[in-house]
Amino acid sequence: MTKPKILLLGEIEHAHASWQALSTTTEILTPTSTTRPAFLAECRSGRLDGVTAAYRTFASASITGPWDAELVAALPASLRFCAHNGAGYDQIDVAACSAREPPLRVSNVPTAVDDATADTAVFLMLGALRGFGAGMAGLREGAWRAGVAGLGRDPQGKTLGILGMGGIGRNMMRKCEAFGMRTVYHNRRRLEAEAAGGAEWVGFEELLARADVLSLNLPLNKNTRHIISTPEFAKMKRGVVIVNTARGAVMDEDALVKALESGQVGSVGLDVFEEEPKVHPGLLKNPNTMLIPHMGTYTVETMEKMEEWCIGNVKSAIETGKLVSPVPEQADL
Ligand SMILES: O=CC(=O)O
Repeated sequence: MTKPKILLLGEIEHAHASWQALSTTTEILTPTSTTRPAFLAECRSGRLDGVTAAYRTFASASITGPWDAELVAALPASLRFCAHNGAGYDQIDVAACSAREPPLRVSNVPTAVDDATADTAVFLMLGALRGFGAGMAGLREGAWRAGVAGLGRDPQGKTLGILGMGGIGRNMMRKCEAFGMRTVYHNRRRLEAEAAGGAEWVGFEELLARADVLSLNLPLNKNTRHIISTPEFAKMKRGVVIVNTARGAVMDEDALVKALESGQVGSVGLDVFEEEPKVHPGLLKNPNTMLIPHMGTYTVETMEKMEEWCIGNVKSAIETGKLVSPVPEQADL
C-alpha cells in the first residue's frame, strides 16, 4: 500500500519522537523553494502532487507567504488538510480554503498556548502598570530611573477588561484574581456561568468605559482588524493601560501612538505589532511602553506541546479523515 504523503512547511524543533513515528507510516515532502514565487511554481510544477495533509508553522510564511487565495489555488489538488502550528491563523484565508472543492480543512492549536500567553499578558500588564519598560531601558543605559515617568500603579482593586474571552482570556482572568483584580469581558456570545468563572459580561462600549486594564485576546480577522482605534480610545478611562498579546492589527498602531502621546492611554504592554518585525518608532521612543518581540508562546514546554498538538491533527486527518481542532469557521463544513 502506498503511504500517505505529508507536506512539511517549517521545522519540527521539539516533538522529534512523534514526528519520527509519523514519518514511518507516511512519506514526508518538503519544498525545495526558498521564496514565494518559487514555491508557487513548485506547487504548479506537480512536484508536491499527492500530498493530503500539510503541517505548517507561522515562520514558514517567510517562504510561502500568506495562505491567501492565490496560494490556496496553487496548492496541490490532493491537499485536504492544513494543520497550522499556532493559535492565531490570520496567515490563512480560511474562506478560500473552504471554497475549494473538496474543501481544504484547517486546524489551529488552542489550549496548549493558554498558560504561556496569559503569563506573558500578566507580565506586560504589571510592567505597563509600573513603568518597568522605561526603568529597564534606562538602567541599561546607565541612567538609573531617569526615564521613568513617575510612580506606577498597583493592580489590586482594578478592573481588568478582557476583549475576547477564550482560553487565554480565562487563564489570564484566573491569574489576575491573585492580584485582587475583578474582570469584565466582552465576547459576541456570553459564556455559560461556569466558563465565565465569575467574570461579568458587558457590551463592547461598556467594556471600554469600565476597564482600568484592557487586555486584547481576540483573533485577527476582517471583523476585528483595528477594532480598537481613535473612537474607542476616546471611550476609555483617561490613563487606561492596554495589553495586547493577540495580533498587532486588532489595534490601530498609529492611533495608539497618538493616544499614548496625549495621555489618553496611560501605558501599553505589547507582544505583537502591526507589521512584525517592524515596530512603530512612536512606540519605541515612548517611555510608557513595555514591548517584547512576539514571545507569547516562546517557551520550551509550550512549543513542544504545540508541535505535539499539530502533529496530532495531521495524524488524525490521515487516519480518520478528521482534524482534532478544526478552526471555528469550518465547524459546520
Ligand atoms: O502567536 C502565536 C500563536 O498564534 O500561536
